[in-house]
Amino acid sequence: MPTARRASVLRLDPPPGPPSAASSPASPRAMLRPVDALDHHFALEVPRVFAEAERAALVAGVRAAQAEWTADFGGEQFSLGRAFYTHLEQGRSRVYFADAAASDARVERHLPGLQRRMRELVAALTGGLAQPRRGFCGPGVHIFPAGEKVAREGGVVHFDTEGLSDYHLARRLRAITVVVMLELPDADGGLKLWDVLYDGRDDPRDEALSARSLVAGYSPGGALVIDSYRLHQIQPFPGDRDRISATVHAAEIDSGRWETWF
Ligand SMILES: O=C(O)CCC(=O)C(=O)O
Ligand SMILES: [Fe+2]
Repeated sequence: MPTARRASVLRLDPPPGPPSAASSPASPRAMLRPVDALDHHFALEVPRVFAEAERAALVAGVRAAQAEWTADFGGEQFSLGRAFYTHLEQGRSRVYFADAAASDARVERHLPGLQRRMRELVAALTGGLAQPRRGFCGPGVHIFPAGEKVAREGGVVHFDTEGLSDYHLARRLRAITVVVMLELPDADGGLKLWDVLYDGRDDPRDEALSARSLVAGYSPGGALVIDSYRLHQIQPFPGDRDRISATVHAAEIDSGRWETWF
């Protein structure tokens, strides 16, 4: 389903701050939400979510936690904290839910404050409340190793609809994915975005791939925000450096109330 949106990435600079007292009640929150720019752009870019020293410390924390990474798809990719979609696709959803509290504890132990910062970013982008989704794992980290399958071939072309309830999906209620790049590969590794939104089928139609598209680039410590219903794919990347990113999914459950998970 093509959309009338511009094939562009909107850069939010300065980055959105916490919802301020000025945003209510005189001015309707709905008019101030950066997230609504996703109706007109393929993605939002938020520079400098983490300052360089914070970014470097987070990467060091991810590396130090290597013994506690979760391997997915036979070691094609890893995570710190569990991701819902990888467990669903591998028939391991029970492990995901059974380990949710421990997953959050692992992320917090190695990357103190990361989950909070990711939720604060969702709050700033939405002007709303960003709460943990009960029973799910909170924000976590993806590690795509240099030279592995995603590096060589790119990721799977997909929508981020797997974690959304049927209720949410049927109404196309707002849902976003926020990815903060902690460690950029030597080159490339951006996110390809198509002018294609979820049309009720998990797998894109063949013709979707010929729709117009763009590759959004990441900056170290910066984020891309996409509509979870938009078709996207991690691009291949060369070199010896792993691609390490922090991810949170968020769904607007009630007006101004968002649930977050990984
Ligand atoms: O790392 C990225 O750029 C996007 C990752 C992604 O598509 C996902 O986590 O669903
Ligand atoms: Fe995705």
